[in-house]
Amino acid sequence: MSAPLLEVRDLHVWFDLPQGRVHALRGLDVTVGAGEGLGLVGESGCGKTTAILAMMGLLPPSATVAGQVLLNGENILAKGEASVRRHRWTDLAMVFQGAMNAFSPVATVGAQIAEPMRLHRVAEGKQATARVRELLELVGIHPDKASRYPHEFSGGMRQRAAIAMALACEPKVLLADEPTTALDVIVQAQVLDLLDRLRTELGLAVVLVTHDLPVVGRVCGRAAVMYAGRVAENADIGDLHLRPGHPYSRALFSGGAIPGAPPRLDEEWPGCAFAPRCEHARDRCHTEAPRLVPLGARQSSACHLAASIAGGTA
Ligand SMILES: Nc1ncnc2c1ncn2[C@@H]1O[C@H](COP(=O)(O)OP(=O)(O)OP(=O)(O)O)[C@@H](O)[C@H]1O
Repeated sequence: MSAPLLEVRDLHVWFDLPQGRVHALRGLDVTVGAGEGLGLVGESGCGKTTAILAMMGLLPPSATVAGQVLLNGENILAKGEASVRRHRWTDLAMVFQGAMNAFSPVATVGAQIAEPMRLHRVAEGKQATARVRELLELVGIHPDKASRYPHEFSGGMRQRAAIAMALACEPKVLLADEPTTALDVIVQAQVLDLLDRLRTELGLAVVLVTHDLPVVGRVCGRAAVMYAGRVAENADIGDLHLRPGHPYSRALFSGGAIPGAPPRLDEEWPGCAFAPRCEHARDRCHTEAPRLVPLGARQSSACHLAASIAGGTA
C-alpha cells in the first residue's frame, strides 16, 4: 500500500449557532495515499461535506476545528484553519457540489481556469494559456473551447472544466463533493471515468464524497463509512460488500432501509452512535463508545462486535 499522502487524525468540527452548539465531526480518522481513491460515504448529515471543507480550510466562521490534517506528515492545521491557506489549491484542491454551475457567465472558461494559476503565481500570460489548453485536453475537452463561455458548454463539459480548474495548480489531493449528482447516468459515468483516469495518470489522491454507493466503486478502492461525524468502518469496497465489519455498513451496503434516524448532533451520548438503530446492540454498546480498531490488514471498524459481524456470526 502506498504511504499516506493525506492523513486526517481525530478531526472535530463544532458549529456555534444561536440555538446551540452542533458537534458535526466527532473524531474523524482517514488516510489516503497517492494514486488512491477513498470514498466518504454515509447518510445525509453524517459530516462528509464538513470533513472536506475542514481539510480545505473553507468552513464558515461559525465553525471551530480541532485535530490534525497531515499532508506528507506535516500538520496543515497546526496553526488553525488559516494555516491551510498555503496549501489550498496548490496541494489540496476541491470540486464543489454543483461546481458546474459555479462558472461566471461573463468570462470565458479558459480565463476562469487560468485565474487560480494567476492568484497562486503558478503561471500567467502565454504560459497560463498553454497550461489551460493542456488542462482542457486532460479532461477531454478540445483546447480551442477555452475561448468559449460557460453557457456554450453542456452540464457534463462544465463539470469537466470545473475539474480542470481544480487541477490548475497541480494539487496532489483532489477532494470531490458529489461531483456527479445532477448529471444524467451516461455523463455521470464519463465524469467518474475521468476522475479514475486522473487518479492513475497523475497519481492523485482522490477523496470522493457521495451517498451513492455504486459511484464510489468506480473511482475508489476503499471507503470510509461515516456515521454521526465519525468513521464507522474503513475498508476495501469488496470487503464492505462481502464481509462488512460494522452493522451500519452492512445495512448500507446491503441496500436495505435502516429503521430510525441518526442522532441529533447537538447532543452528546456515552455509547455507540448507531446503537439505538442496531439490532445487535448489547448493554455495553449504549454505555461505551467503540474505538476504530483494525479488523484485518486493510479493514478497521468502530464496533464492539466487529469480529463476529465480519465473520457472519452476529
Ligand atoms: N454551516 C453550518 N452551520 C451549522 N451547521 C452545519 C453547517 N454545515 C453543516 N452543518 C451541520 O453539520 C452536520 C453535517 O453536515 P454535512 O453537510 O457535513 O453532512 P453530509 O454528510 O455532507 O450531508 P449531505 O449528504 O446532505 O451533504 C449536519 O448536522 C449539518 O446540519
